[in-house]
Amino acid sequence: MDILKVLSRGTKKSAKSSLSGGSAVGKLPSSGTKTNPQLYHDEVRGHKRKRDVEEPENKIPEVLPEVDFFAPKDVAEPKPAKAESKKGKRAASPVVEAAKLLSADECRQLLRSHRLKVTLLYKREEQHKVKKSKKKKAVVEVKKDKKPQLAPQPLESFGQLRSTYNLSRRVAENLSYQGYKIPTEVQMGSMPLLIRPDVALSEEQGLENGVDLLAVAPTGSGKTISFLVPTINNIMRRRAQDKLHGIHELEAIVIVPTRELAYQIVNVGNQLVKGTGLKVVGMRKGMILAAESQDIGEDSSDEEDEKAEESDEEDEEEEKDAKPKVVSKVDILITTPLLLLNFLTSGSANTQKVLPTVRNLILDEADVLLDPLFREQTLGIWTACSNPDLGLSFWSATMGSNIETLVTERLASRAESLSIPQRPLVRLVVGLKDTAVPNIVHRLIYTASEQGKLLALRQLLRPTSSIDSRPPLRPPFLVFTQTIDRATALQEELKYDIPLEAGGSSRIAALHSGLPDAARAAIMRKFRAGEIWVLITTDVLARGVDFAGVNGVLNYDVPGSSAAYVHRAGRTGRAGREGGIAVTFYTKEDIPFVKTVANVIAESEKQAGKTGDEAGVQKWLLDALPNVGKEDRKKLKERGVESRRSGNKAMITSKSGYERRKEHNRKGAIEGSKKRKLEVDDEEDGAKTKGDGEWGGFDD
Ligand SMILES: Nc1ncnc2c1ncn2[C@@H]1O[C@H](COP(=O)(O)OP(=O)(O)OP(=O)(O)O)[C@@H](O)[C@H]1O
Repeated sequence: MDILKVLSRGTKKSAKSSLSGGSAVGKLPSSGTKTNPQLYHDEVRGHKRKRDVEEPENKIPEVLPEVDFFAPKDVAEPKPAKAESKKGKRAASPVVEAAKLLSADECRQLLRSHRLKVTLLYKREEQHKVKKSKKKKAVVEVKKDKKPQLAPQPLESFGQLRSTYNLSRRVAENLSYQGYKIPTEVQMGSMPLLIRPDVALSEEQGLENGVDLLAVAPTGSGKTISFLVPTINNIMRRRAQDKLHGIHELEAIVIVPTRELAYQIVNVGNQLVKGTGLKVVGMRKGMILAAESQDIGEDSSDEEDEKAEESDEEDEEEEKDAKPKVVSKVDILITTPLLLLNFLTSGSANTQKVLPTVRNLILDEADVLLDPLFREQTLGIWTACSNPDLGLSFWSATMGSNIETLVTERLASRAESLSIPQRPLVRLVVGLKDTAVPNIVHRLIYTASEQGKLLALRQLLRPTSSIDSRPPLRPPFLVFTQTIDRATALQEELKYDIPLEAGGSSRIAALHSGLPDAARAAIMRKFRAGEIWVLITTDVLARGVDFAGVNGVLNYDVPGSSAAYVHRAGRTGRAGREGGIAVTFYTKEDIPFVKTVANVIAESEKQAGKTGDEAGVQKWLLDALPNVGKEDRKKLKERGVESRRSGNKAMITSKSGYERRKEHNRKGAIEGSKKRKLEVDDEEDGAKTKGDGEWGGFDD
């Protein structure tokens, strides 16, 4: 069965065909089936939930439906209630439940059952208490070696956000329109803490004015709304208290590592601020924010950023006639570190503008933002946020202890340099830190050589052997390569693998940072729309990007670290969707490094309760693979597998050396004849252009 041809039957190109048995649909993320966003809920206290047993099998339809790869949630957008829709009003307010707080024991039990661990990493000593009694000091002092566990009120339902935490009605309605039924674990643990710390932590002294938060939660577990909803609500509450209606002031910044993620968050933010009067804006090149010492000019249009990704092509055009745009109407800014830092440091040398109105700084994918790659830029922005009431939060699915230490130290030194009391720091961990989501299948495939990878990929696309009972990789899927060159080469190699009747080469694309912004945005749009089926990319799409219906991820080249594996694999199985698959190829050269990946897989499978044949990494393999030394780990993280960076091994091609040489000679002959013709023309014109633009030929 050719899955690519079968899929084409579901598209508009040929919608009539049917597939007997419909086995191509099955239980896949793209079939838009029921999601189960809570990953770790014990149904009965103390008993591990079996995700597979619980959910009734999806009925396999007889006829393959129209392809809707990115079919979102299982719930349609609620329609306005009849009475109100007539008046043109929005309806569907979430059900408000009576305020009810759980006892400390109940909180602990619920948190445990959802694998939520909340730890107090820092709390300021309360001097007056220390003076009065030495015993009291013991209560508030946080010893270095033993961090106390906290038991904040968990959010059991979204309705509680109104009743217990006084969330703005408008924001609650906007959230309700997203169709989410139950909060995910990270939402349970973080939203009460960030919206009303005085309520969520009423049992704790000294935390009622808010905490800084380090949140480590699985990929696709809804961290975006976990930080956006409290941020929006806190801005609205502050403005209501100060009777500042109808104003705009930059109060929150979300830093993310890539522009794709920035636009995605702008779009989610725009859904959540509808009707609140707040503006969520994505930072762009040449944009000037109303910062201190900066005049506020004419504001940008109200419609700007409504659909951030869609407006890219026009922006490119606008950027060309680069008249800097002063943006005064922005309340929440989403940016990559460099874009904002460029603005902050533009102007006279050695000066940096400050952002005194910012009260909320959010680092999404914090571990990568604080990694040496982005560290300086991120810390530059952090320093520019000079408001003494600044609240910080750090979010990721992976967070090394070095990042935690860095955060702790920076928070302490900031407080000291501004002579302000340091805010308490709390860490929230969902499940086991630094592991992949438990609801996806992992496969580690040995391909021996680079050539073997191409064969294995084709075999995955079109399994020929009936003995291979493993599920094929079904479009849409993402393919990760180590370098940009390899991504483009793989696209070239695969573009004729998709049958013409299924859309041919238009179904496959490569996205990487070497492409212009508009091209990147266009590819993203097409992939989301289901027009592109195979998207080959580098680590630029490994983090944060949410494609609800991606069925699989292929690590064509081994990822550079365990964290990179967790994030790449996490592009499938979003919001608890079952059926996603993460495949990793490895060659002889990768053997010294691959145990890093194997360990993550083994740990994730242990969490999911998969053993024996069910497991993607067998115990014998784990034992056989060599441990990865510290030096090798570092090298791999910084440069990837060295031999894949240049020379023959960096190429991806199914052609033999003989064929490549032949092609090289043929192209050389064509170019040579073109050159000779040019030279003749130039001589005739009296202007010889020897040397310039000479073709250098292919490396063989
Ligand atoms: N409570 C919920 N119920 C169902 N779906 C949800 C819920 N909250 C968020 N989602 C959906 O889950 C998906 C993943 O959310 P999001 O992108 O915020 O994940 P994330 O935790 O930031 O992932 P990553 O670590 O990869 O960045 C989104 O499509 C979002 O709409």
